[in-house]
Amino acid sequence: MRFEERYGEAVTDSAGKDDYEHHGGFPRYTPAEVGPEYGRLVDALRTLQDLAVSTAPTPEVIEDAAERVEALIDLLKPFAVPEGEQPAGRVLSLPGRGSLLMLPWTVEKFDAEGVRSRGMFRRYHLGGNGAAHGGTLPLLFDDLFGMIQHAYGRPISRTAYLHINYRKITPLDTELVVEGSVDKVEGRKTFISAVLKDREGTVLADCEALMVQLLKGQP
Ligand SMILES: CCCCCCCC(=O)SCCNC(=O)CCNC(=O)[C@H](O)C(C)(C)COP(=O)(O)OP(=O)(O)OC[C@H]1O[C@@H](n2cnc3c(N)ncnc32)[C@H](O)[C@@H]1OP(=O)(O)O
Repeated sequence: MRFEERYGEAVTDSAGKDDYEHHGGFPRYTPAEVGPEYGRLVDALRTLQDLAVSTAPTPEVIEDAAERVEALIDLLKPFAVPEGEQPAGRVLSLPGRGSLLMLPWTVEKFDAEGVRSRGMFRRYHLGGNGAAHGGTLPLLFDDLFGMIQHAYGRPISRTAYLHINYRKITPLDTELVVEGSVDKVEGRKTFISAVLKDREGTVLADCEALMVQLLKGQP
């Protein structure tokens, strides 16, 4: 089936031609070129996050750790840059695009038909009793939806609502897959849905959202 037949008013004239000046200064995000040391740093920081929420060190070790982290802050602080210039979030080859905020998942399908990503929730994402925190799932879905609408060729939009059904406990340290696509487009509105499954195909959560195209001047 042809793309337009399946989705109706899908590929708009504005696709890929966003006027960023009209979006309240929305920065233009371009892929970042970094060496392998960047992925090494992000990976180490993720492990540090896991340890920060899962260890109970002695006061001496806490003091030592605090001093080392403060030294790291002093090292990095002079290199602060405005939004859009940092590599974090712009390294497509890295889990979570190299952003510590994003789940460390890897995109394995990215086109107008939909986006699929694979990865794990880690100790850092613990909610209770071995399950991922309920607030981490909207993060996974919302970021996926941003990619889905970008891959579909929709203009810059923001999430107006996001509805999640938590069907089963989402386990930590277990490979999972999330996949979604555009359901329909109505003027400025893009309706998107996605499903989170385990490797056996069991649905853990599903989500639907509305993204609304920004008007001139909307931030
Ligand atoms: C590369 C960049 C990727 C960026 C991806 C970002 C993903 C995000 O997570 S964004 C962060 C979270 N979202 C936000 O902060 C958004 C905050 N909200 C807003 O900015 C505004 O409410 C915004 C832009 C969504 C819509 O505002 P506005 O332009 O005034 O919309 P408005 O004219 O009221 O509504 C437009 C249409 O959407 C509908 N609509 C808007 N909000 C809702 C809602 N919550 N529920 C149902 N329908 C809605 C309206 O009914 C209307 O429909 P119709 O055209 O059929 O009458």
